[in-house]
Amino acid sequence: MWHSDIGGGPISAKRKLTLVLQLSPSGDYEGGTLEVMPGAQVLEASRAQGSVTVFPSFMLHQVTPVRSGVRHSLTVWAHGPAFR
Ligand SMILES: O=C(O)CCC(=O)C(=O)O
Ligand SMILES: [Fe+2]
Repeated sequence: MWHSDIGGGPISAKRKLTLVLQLSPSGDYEGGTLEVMPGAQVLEASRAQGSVTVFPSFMLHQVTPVRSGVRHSLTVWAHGPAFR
């Protein structure tokens, strides 16, 4: 589901950068691709195990449904003053 990582709470509102680390080998699962929408186009993030995708936390993104297998990822949020 498309979403932004900026939340309404006092901590989640301060999210500035989102970092997603692909923990699983891409062959372990079908579907489960991270997609980011920086503008009119949709970009597919690398599925390679160990790759890191970084984008502004306000940017819309989603993970397509995992159709089979198991996908693990690690999300890290860096906080800071909002972009302006
Ligand atoms: O697992 C991913 O690739 C992204 C997860 C995500 O969007 C999030 O944790 O907010
Ligand atoms: Fe997210």
